[in-house]
Amino acid sequence: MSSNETPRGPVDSSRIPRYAGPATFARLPRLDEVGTADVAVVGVPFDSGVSYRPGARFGGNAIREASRLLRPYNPAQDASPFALAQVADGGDIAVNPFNINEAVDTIEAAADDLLGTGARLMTLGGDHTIALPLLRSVAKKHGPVALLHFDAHLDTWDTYFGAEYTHGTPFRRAVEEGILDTSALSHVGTRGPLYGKQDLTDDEKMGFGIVTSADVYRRGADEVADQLRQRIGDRPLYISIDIDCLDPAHAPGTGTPEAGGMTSRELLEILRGLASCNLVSADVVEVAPAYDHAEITSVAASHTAYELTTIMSRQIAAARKDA
Ligand SMILES: N=C(N)NCCCC(=O)O
Ligand SMILES: [Zn+2]
Ligand SMILES: [Zn+2]
Repeated sequence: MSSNETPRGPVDSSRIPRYAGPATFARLPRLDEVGTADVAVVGVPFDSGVSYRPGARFGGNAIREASRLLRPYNPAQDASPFALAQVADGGDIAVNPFNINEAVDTIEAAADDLLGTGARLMTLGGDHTIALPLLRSVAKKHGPVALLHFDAHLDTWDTYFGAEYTHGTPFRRAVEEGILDTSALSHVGTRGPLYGKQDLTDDEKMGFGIVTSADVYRRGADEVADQLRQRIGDRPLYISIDIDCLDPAHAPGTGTPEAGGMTSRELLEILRGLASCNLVSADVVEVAPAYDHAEITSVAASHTAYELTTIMSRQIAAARKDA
């Protein structure tokens, strides 16, 4: 979208019932209807990298369905994200479910194409494997990026059954490949049993700082966001959100649930506290709707993607104003 065009927003839910018609994220136009977008919301229906319950391949469409109730004005950030910038639904990246290496390459190539148009990506997973090719693509454009990783798990393990590309290993691969800025790497929401203490020492050596789920509860969302913001500074930032960062009470529909997680309120508040960061792209992954109830998980994921999209739209609009 050029600066003098008005973005095309969501379908008007006061005229067309919000439950009518095919689902796009937040009832936004499809990317092919608007040509190019400032923020492209894309699904990656891939879950061949999981170590426990499968089903995240259906996550993107579940989030789209649950996003029908999102409204155009976001009071928490005092912004109308879909008026500030063109946000559009780019559909799904069609990936091979039988060949993980090929899938990883396909995701990277599709992300290259979208980022090449000038769009930022709001990706809906899929399992966490997909973060690696997305980070590769983002780093080609911005250089090594700061990473904020919300998850119960570290996802810096080495291999599973000898496999390098899995949902438990994307961030170790990313560090090895030099695509992350190791001075600004944080996990948030970490908890649960590990394979051994070495998991933590390995992770620390890679450069990660950890804000556990209990830290969030004890210190509160504002203080955590302040600390993260200081660490990130003005570096290009990628946010990866595994929905299992939330307690299973807030996100039952996921493949590797762990007790004692954050509330959806804490997650949304931390994100709002990061609104001034230079968010270049983001993902929300690991929504597995078969284990969900009453769309609890996909509603939480849709609101999470909405906050992230709002941050990106505000920054795009602010940059246009300055230019
Ligand atoms: N949910 C993600 N991304 N990773 C979980 C890996 C847990 C494990 O099987 O050890
Ligand atoms: Zn996880
Ligand atoms: Zn994960």
